[in-house]
Amino acid sequence: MGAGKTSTARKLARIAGVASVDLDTYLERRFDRRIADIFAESGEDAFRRMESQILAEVAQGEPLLVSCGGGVIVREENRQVLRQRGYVVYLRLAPREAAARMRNFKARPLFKDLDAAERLYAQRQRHYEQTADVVVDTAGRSTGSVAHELFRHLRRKGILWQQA
Ligand SMILES: Nc1ncnc2c1ncn2[C@@H]1O[C@H](COP(=O)(O)OP(=O)(O)OP(=O)(O)O)[C@@H](O)[C@H]1O
Ligand SMILES: O=C(O)C1=C[C@@H](O)[C@@H](O)[C@H](O)C1
Ligand SMILES: [Mg+2]
Repeated sequence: MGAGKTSTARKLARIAGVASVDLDTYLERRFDRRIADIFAESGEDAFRRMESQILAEVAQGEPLLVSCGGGVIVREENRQVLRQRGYVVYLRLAPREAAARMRNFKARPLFKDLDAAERLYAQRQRHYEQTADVVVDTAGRSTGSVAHELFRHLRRKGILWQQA
């Protein structure tokens, strides 16, 4: 949460000239509900089911730059989809630094306070690392710097072919 997945993917999509989708935004539009409302009214399990459905849909379509929600990694079925269908980038940032960046806490119901975020991160960290094809540390870096590094990396790997 707050590592910059949404903002960096938006920038990378512009640099690379590729289509992109933000899973959280798509989920909200698709179900016509805000994530905070889904958590409040239906609970996390309901949200996770919707998230898995959306991820599976997106993964079946054309190649796409996808920024996921921070918790997509908690379900094994999602990790499988990501590993099998995706080239997975882990944007790494310690919760303390993520909290310092964050403005809209209401939109992230699981990021209630720093302690809660630290606990989540401790549970998730190994999944992030094991699912990722590449890890990029983002502390103290602009989204532009991270996006340009990724652009070069993905071209080197033959995943992006477009010219800037
Ligand atoms: N490299 C950065 N430097 C400074 N601020 C940043 C950086 N990346 C993102 N931010 C800011 O941090 C906040 C969270 O960023 P963003 O929404 O892109 O994170 P996210 O990883 O998509 O989070 P989530 O897991 O909740 O979807 C935003 O206010 C954004 O402007
Ligand atoms: O880390 C998480 O579990 C979440 C992150 C956000 O992107 C949203 O997907 C939602 O708030 C849950
Ligand atoms: Mg996001």
